[in-house]
Amino acid sequence: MKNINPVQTAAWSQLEQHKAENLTIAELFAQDNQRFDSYSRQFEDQMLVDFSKNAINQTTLDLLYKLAKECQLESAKQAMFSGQKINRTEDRAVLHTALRNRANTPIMVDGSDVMPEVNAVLAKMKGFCERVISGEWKGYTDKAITDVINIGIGGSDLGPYMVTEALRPYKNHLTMHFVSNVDGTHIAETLKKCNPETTLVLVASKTFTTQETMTNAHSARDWLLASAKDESAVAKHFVALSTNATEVAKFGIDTENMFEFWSWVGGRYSLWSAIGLSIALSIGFENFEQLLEGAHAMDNHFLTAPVEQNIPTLLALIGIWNSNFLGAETEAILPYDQYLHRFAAYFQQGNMESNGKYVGRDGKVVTHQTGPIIWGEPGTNGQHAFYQLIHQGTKIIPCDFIAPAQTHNQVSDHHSKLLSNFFAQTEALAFGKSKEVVEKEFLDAGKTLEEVAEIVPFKVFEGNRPTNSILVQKITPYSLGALIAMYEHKIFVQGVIFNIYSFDQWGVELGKQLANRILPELENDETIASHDSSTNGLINQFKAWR
Ligand SMILES: O=P(O)(O)OC[C@H]1O[C@@H](O)[C@@H](O)[C@@H](O)[C@@H]1O
Repeated sequence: MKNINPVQTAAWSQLEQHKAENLTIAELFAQDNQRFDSYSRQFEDQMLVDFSKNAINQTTLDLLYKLAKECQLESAKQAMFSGQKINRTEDRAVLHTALRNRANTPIMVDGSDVMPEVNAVLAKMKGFCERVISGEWKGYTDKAITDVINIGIGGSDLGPYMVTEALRPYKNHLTMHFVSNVDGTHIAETLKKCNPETTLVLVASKTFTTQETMTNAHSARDWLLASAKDESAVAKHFVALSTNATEVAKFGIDTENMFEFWSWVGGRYSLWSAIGLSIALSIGFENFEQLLEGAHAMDNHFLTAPVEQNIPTLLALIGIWNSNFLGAETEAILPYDQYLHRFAAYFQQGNMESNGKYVGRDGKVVTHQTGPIIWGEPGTNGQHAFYQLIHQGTKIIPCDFIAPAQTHNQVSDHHSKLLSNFFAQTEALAFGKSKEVVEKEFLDAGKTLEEVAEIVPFKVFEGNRPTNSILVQKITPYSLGALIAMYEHKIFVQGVIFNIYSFDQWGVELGKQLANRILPELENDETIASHDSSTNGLINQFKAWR
């Protein structure tokens, strides 16, 4: 991937000038009654993506396409999909797309095709899922498995947890648990709900060295052995999902019970790999394959659709417009679907760990904005909590509204009520409510303008708040796969244009290093003086109080 500073492109300067036109969403709609048709795209019969409620016109889009071209997006896409080592700082290929390459075309890394090993692990996962789900796989007292605990953190937790929650309507009898936090409360509360005789533990860790995961895995192992009193029980109750066979063996898990993946799978892009075993166990392997199919279909769209039809690219470019030209610093992801309650948390890692970088591919500090702050909660809950600031705050917060047209739970008129809120919010954010409308409402209610003059400004909504609406026909394994892949590629496109390395995460290392230095200092009662006065003071008070 070339090193191209986006700020130095011709398109960037033209976008800077174009910004001075101060487009407003309401005026753009007033000028063009076909705006919805021009500024929305459909993905198969699965998803409608409406980006018309952004402050963009055809000139904005043309300049953004030009920016993508000047930043050589097409060759970057080819580089990723073909297995080039685009993760330069770790010298790795980036091939989560190979994990869902249902066409099975060869993909070469270091001279060999990765597809045979991808397919072999999928086959192993399939066989394992069938045995566990059917009850053929037995615990140490010869009982079938009832509960599965996935122990992992970050990319080894967020994806599997988000997807198993999102696809609950497809789940079987197995009860799923996810333990991530090293806070002993997390594992303790989970183990209270489980019986060691019928519990399967998946130790999910790419590196198999992550402190939180290893600590939780050891505690789960102690819990099992306290009942089983026989090391041979471990093989019946523990499997590993990892790239690191040596560490897996050291932990005491037979490598027969290891589901492998590879260094070219980034942690936050790993739910399609063996890390997805909890998903496959929860909804069955065929549904897991549908998830892969949906993602593969989105991969094909991303790879082949021209820029003006390319949904992930359009969303990425509009995001760059909002953040780098209109001053937005955050993006909210707001699913109007209770099953998607972890979706924003998932892409918080996906986006912020990928594009939260201030050093460009040239090794220099960038002068533009890189990844936004991602946050969000399910829709109507947010409306009664933080939407006030989105509507009337001093900050511009572009929002993605996501909703399924069909619900899995048709309970009286709940879904119409939910969706009426979904439609109303983007309308309110775009068009607001003018002073004249507020005054008219008061007049209609029999008040005089004099009486209400003081209160009117507080009831005005200036509008012009950008949103994307993503209407999914129904949340199925297939459509969810496509939706996740769409966001993954949006992040990729932005990383290419920001001229950063999206697939490393050096920013998480310093805290780990310092924690490792502090841990032995907590093992005794000595007064600590080796840090700054704040850190010393906090550690010493902790020691006094514990
Ligand atoms: O899967 P393992 O190796 O345990 O890593 C878990 C997580 O660790 C963090 O520090 C990050 O690096 C994440 O990208 C990663 O997903």
